[in-house]
Amino acid sequence: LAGHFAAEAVIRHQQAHQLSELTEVVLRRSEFAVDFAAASLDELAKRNLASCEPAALQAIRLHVYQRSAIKDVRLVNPDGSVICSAYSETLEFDKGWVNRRDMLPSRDKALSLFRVEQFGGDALGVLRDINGSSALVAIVGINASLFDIMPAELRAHSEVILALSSGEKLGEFQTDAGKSLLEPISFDRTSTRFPLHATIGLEHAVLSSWNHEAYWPALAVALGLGAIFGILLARSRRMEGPVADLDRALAAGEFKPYYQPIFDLRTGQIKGCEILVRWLRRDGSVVPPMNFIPLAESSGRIQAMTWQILGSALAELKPLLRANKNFKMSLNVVPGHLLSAGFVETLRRKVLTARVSARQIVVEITERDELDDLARAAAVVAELRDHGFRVAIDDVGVGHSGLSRLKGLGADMIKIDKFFVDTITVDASTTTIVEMLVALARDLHMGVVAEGIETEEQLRALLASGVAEGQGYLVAPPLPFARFSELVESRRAAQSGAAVSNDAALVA
Ligand SMILES: Nc1nc2c(ncn2[C@@H]2O[C@@H]3COP(=O)(O)O[C@H]4[C@@H](O)[C@H](n5cnc6c(=O)[nH]c(N)nc65)O[C@@H]4COP(=O)(O)O[C@H]3[C@H]2O)c(=O)[nH]1
Repeated sequence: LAGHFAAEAVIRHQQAHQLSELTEVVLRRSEFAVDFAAASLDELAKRNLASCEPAALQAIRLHVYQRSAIKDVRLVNPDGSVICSAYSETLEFDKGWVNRRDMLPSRDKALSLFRVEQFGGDALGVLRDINGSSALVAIVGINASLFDIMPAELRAHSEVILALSSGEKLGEFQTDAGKSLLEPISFDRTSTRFPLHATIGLEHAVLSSWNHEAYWPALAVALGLGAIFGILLARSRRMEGPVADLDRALAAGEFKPYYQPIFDLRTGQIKGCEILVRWLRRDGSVVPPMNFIPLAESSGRIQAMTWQILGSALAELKPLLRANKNFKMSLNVVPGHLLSAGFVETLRRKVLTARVSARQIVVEITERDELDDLARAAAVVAELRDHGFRVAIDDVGVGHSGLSRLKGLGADMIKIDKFFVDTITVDASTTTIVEMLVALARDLHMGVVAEGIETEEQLRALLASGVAEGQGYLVAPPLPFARFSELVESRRAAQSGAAVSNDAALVA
């Protein structure tokens, strides 16, 4: 009996997980549609086509014609009223047209979304301001392909809905339109970037009848259903694009740590390293982090990715970390991950399991996204430090890290952004800022690491400003493990061999 219940729980869990993944797919596809529309509008604006001149309208028509997802493009007033439309001849374009006040802004406020009744159905309007006196709108057709992701077996008993966050429906897939679902259970996802909301609804009975089938050879059926869902999911996701690529890469372990040495600016000695992720694709190409971190973050994959590279880095660096207790390894963690439930516990467990000392691990908080909840962040920082971890604030000077935040967070270290290192030799005010940061860090008992040091001249200027440690191409770019450990080894041999005489020349 226990086996039966366990198997049933597995089925439910898998089904719930996969249905919620499918909901995510619907949302991602619609986000792509909005991104696509916004990119089209940008291109038109860049080509100076935000105009009602006949030649401009002609060019816009061609543009629309080449993009089947976009049904029309319009030039509108700041209040949203239409000035002209690429296909105005045939359309009564102000029917059901929405006032600017009723449009919903994207999170970054760069776009406004609204529902348009057109083309015998609903469509999505995407507005982008061009200048103070006009804006461009793309009308995006909500294509049925957005919805044909449901496993065939479930279609007759399910519905897929895409809506604005105001609740207005943009599109709906249902085999038997108008028929409402019996005892529906639903899976919901809301976009973090756009006012969009996807829902998959399903009759409870569909799942329970499956469970009923599962009653007898419960475990086998549980696995079978998992496989069916898995295959269907794989099929729908193959068409799904970048997020699916991330998932595949995660499953295949394609995210790998590269290591950039952090060195003593005076002696050149390697004191530790920063782990920087690289995506090593099957075709041998190496994708830099800025090409996938933002997507990993917005699609909620960053956490799995971070744990994956931490796991590899701990395994690779363990001998070095255990042989040299002063060697430190820095890991980048985004604020959302830092503040998520169980972060400190999971980190501790992983580091403990690898039998590495927490004192050797530096959590670098990347501050491109604002740490909204400073008090909570400070509490997590305190908890990390209680367990022996070190905490560094990344991108200081360019991120959101105002000086009061630096103080409030209670970190051990600040990292001075490459921007200041680049300008320190050419701009006297940069020197002043760096000196101020160093003084502030000293007052707050924090260490300072400079990023992106490329020349001897920069190194000398940083030393003169009181910075003691840094990283940069001057010593090495981020390296795969084998090359990194060769470098550490050769430096160590060189340093224990020859007595150090000329301080400044050593790092070259
Ligand atoms: N031009 C120049 N560049 C230098 C030099 N020295 C270091 N860099 C680059 O500067 C970046 C420093 O990392 P960051 O500020 O943490 O900025 C990182 C970090 O914010 C993010 N990132 C990288 N790996 C991870 C990760 O595992 N997790 C998270 N959340 N973010 C990561 O992506 C950013 C970019 O990473 P990378 O492309 O590896 O870029 C790295 C590094 O390769 C130099 O002398 N000259």
